[in-house]
Amino acid sequence: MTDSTTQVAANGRLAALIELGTSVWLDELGRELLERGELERLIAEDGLRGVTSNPAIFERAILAGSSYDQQIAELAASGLDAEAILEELVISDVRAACDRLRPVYEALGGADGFVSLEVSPHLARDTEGTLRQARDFWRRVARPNLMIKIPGTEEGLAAIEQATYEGINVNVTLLFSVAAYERVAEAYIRGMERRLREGLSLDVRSVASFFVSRVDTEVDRRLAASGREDLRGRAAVANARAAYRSFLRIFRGERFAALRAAGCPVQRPLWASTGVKDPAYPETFYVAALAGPDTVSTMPLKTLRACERELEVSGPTVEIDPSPDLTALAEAGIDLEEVAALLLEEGIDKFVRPFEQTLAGVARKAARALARDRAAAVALDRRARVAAADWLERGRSERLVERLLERDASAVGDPSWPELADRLGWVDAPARSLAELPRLRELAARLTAPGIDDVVLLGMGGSSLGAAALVTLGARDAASQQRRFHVLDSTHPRAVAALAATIEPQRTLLICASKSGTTLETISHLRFFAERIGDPGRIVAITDPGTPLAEQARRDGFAAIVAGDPEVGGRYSVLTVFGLVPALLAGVDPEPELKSAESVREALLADPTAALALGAAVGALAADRRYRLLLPIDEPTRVFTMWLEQLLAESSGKQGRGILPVPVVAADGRELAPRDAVRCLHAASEGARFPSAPEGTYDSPLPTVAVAGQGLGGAFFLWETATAVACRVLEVNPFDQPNVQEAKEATKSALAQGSRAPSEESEAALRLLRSTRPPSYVAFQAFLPPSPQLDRAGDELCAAVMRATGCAATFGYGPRYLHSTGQLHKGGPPEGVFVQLLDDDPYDLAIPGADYGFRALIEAQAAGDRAALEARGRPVVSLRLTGDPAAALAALAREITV
Ligand SMILES: O=P(O)(O)OC[C@H]1O[C@](O)(CO)[C@@H](O)[C@@H]1O
Ligand SMILES: O=C[C@H](O)[C@H](O)COP(=O)(O)O
Repeated sequence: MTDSTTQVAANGRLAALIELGTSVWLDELGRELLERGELERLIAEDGLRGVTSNPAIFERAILAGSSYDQQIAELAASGLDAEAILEELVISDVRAACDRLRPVYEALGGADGFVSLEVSPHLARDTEGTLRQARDFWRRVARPNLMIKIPGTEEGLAAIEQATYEGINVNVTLLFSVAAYERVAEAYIRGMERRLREGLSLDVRSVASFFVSRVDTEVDRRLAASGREDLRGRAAVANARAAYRSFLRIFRGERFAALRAAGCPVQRPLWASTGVKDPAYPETFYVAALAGPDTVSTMPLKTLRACERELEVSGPTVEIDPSPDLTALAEAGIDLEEVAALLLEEGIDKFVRPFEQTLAGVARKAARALARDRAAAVALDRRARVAAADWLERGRSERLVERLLERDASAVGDPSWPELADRLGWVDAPARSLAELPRLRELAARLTAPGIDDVVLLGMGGSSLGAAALVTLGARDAASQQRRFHVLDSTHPRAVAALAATIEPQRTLLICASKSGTTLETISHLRFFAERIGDPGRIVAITDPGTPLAEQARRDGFAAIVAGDPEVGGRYSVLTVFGLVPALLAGVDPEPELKSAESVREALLADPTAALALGAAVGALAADRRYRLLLPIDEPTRVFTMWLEQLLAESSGKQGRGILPVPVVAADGRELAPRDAVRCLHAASEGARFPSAPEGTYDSPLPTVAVAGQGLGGAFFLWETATAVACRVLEVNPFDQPNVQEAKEATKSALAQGSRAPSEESEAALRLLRSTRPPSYVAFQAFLPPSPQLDRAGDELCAAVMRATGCAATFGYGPRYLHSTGQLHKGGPPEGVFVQLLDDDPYDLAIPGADYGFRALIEAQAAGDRAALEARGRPVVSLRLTGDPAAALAALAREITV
């Protein structure tokens, strides 16, 4: 034993503190701290005798920087899920810290030198779960100077007693009230008494972590509100001193006499949360006020450094009588027990949040690391892995993915189902499209040769969403930077007019994309813009062979007719001419995306795990009623999410089952994650174009899937495959859309009768929304002109609803959603609550050759979908907005919040 560990401290200020009986611990841990040698320095210079950690501490350590990335990569490669990886990271650090403090521990005969590791904050109310994890951590860390942190909740008490009895050192955390502290001391004593009775060693150590600064934060806030600021900064210290009085009474008194006589150590009070939160207080405020025998003060590095510089203690401050302060506070109306109850609830939450954040971050890092050499990869957390386990095994033994990619329809359903065996063309689309690319490039060059400034794509659902994603996220070639790309999938007269006003008809190329060649919106748009453009030589049709559109194109002499593959359905068509031709015309060469898709296909044939795990997890969770899949969005990846939304919802949402994609703005996710959701994270590996969104921040313990890869095309292909797998799990046909027709029929009859959706007041919508509770979900259907402002207003409205109701909320434009989530609204889980957002704008545009205009069309579409939903007994309110729609949505969001 060297002097540095037995001596008090080289630093005189800390030496004085230690001399008074306060042991100095560090409330911080992490790889950098360990690797920098900082811990050794603190042991040597400051007399450090312990370390505490918590989920927030590990969040800061693991997510900042890259010091854990190598270990995450290795653990992910060995097949561990994100939660298991996180446990390993934390255990490695705790073990290393235990080893650094081991000499202190030995020198002090096991009385000090501990490192604390907290059980999962999700277990704070679960006695059995806490005990299981305490034993598991104790066994895996395998160091005598480990302490397991267990929350001092009602449920924690039995676990504390039992763990103590089993010889596990316990650090009781989250103590805010004197009464709770006393119960915890009792639990420790009972555990030790059982050991004494059974003749077991009494060399089991425990501390009771009493939180300090958080009490002042809450009480000072209340005092400010009641004008009693004269009492600021007194509550936390008085409360802790009162707990110390209880300590003295219990451990120096009769209650502990027998154990004391048998040589049992006391359970020391540990002052936690010693870092000041109010900058008006000196950094050393709490440490200085709570010095005294048999105590521990655990300090963040910042507080410890401040103590090195300026701590002044000359006597045992912890023994000062707190009664005058407590009386004054009580007279000022401060109920410390009530404050403590609130802080306990908040405290559990304050650890759940960083725990969830860390887990999500680890999942992303794991997926990214795996994708470095695997084209695409998926990482699951434990809950997602447990859900997926059966199908992972079954999928492997059945060769589900391999058979699917070999075009064996029986891999995903009954081959006799209509639209199954004849819709598998997408599985080898990347290779076929690569072969076709030179011809398509030539075509694009010819079509744009006349000098084209604007390329307009008319198409609904799968006939435009994939192309939009390719154009927005693919690599643009410099020469065509000047060519602007527009997608029209709205029938709102203002949206049609706005596009018409933007383009110069003589320098515009029109693409009309429709597999069926009959889609009402697309055909109406074509009629309108064909007339504007005037020259069929600047119109391209992309459609399957023999459709009415192909016929018209031939008849009218369009510049080109590009034939789609009838064996590929609309939402699976992005890597066919439906994605490629608009991309080429807009100046994006899709070759890298086709190659990355092909490499994902190859990789899946060699090892199907990524698609199998993703499909099995989201499918099995949805089958178990966890069907809301949170997809964090930001710009510009929102457009990829729109593509994915159609793929998932229209493929899976039928027969009362399905997956509801819930795009959420990452920064908002924190408060709004519905508890019955699954979170999905996307992460690009370095330098890749794989869609990547900032991580969502979520409160709730959500099963997590993280997806990473090399390129956008790979992301398309991976999700297409995984969606088919998920549909197999849900036992639905991934390739049909049986309920879309219902709204189409109802639209037709609304058009014939000239009917429109009713005009209901916002009160009706608010009533409906306020009465909505999980497991419902809310879908806003906005028959309004799309715009970035409205996108954001929609995001905020959904956030407000999720916050107010706890239900998932989505926002989609009509008629776009009719070709996407509309299938799931009608055919999926019967739990949707629908709010149609309409305006009362008299503005209209005629549709050439039709006896109705765009206004009548969009009104009929809203009325038609409303009728289809009502026929299924779903609640719908059709709300007419006046004035600026974004402002109206913001007002609605505010009203929901109050
Ligand atoms: O390409 P089409 O035939 O115009 O269809 C457009 C969209 O309409 C649907 O058929 C039904 O909503 C989608 O699946 C498809 O992507
Ligand atoms: O280890 C102890 C606690 O987790 C920690 O001190 C809490 O401190 P805080 O209130 O600063 O978050």
